Amino acid sequence: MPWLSPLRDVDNNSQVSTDSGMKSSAVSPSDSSSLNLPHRPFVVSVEGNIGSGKTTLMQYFERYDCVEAVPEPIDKWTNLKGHNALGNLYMDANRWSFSFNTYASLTRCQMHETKTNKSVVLLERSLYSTRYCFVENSYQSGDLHEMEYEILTRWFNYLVKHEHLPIDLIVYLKAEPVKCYERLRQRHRREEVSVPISLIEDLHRFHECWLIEKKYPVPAPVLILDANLDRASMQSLFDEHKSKILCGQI
Ligand SMILES: Nc1ncnc2c1ncn2[C@@H]1O[C@H](COP(=O)(O)OP(=O)(O)OP(=O)(O)O)[C@@H](O)[C@H]1O
Repeated sequence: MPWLSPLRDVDNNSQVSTDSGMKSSAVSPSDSSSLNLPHRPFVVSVEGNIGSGKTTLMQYFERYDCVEAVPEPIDKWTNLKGHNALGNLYMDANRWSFSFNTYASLTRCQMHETKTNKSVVLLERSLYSTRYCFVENSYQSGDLHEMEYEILTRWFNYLVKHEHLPIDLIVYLKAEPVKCYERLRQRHRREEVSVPISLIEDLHRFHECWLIEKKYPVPAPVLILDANLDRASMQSLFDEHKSKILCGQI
């Protein structure tokens, strides 16, 4: 059961932080047999700012047979019975943050519950970043009313408690906001033309608060990758860390 042995080979010099506020779901093989855990894939959540390179990382690892990559459900967000929830959010965050984040939380749970026979699942973000980065940012920037924030918080607490949403490793693509912004400008997606750099800076702060400063609970060990590098260097970095990211399976 190789996928039940996460992080055994992580040495002290690697950039994995395990100082989490929550119990990590990472277990060693002996733990797994004594706890009689069910077989399930090793679940990696790929976290980072808009334009930090999450899709690029997931595409890189999709070449391995053991990997199921679960991208963000942009199709669902842009076509909700004909409504563009994501487009609405970008157009008027104050009006649409609550609806968007309520729906995003549902679709995040569905991502976590993806059925697969692969032994490693890469999730593009998670229910946790929705709560600790996006909901938190919307509330603190005044786009969520206190009551809406409280409803989203209670939903989140309920889902974390009652749904099975395991994460074994978080890969944090840590990139400077200016770098993310440059990449966004270059790819020129229609929905993103109005994204200001201030939003990217704010989201960066929330990722840092959550994954570096641990001001909010972190559900798994964090592998921090410097995502400011050019494409070729990023690929070398992915290759260097592939054993950790894929739980020693290649
Ligand atoms: N290391 C890199 N150097 C230069 N450009 C990059 C690099 N990595 C990704 N890009 C480009 O930057 C853009 C954003 O990358 P990508 O889509 O992988 O990021 P993302 O984190 O998935 O973004 P989003 O969350 O907005 O989907 C893409 O156009 C991608 O081709």
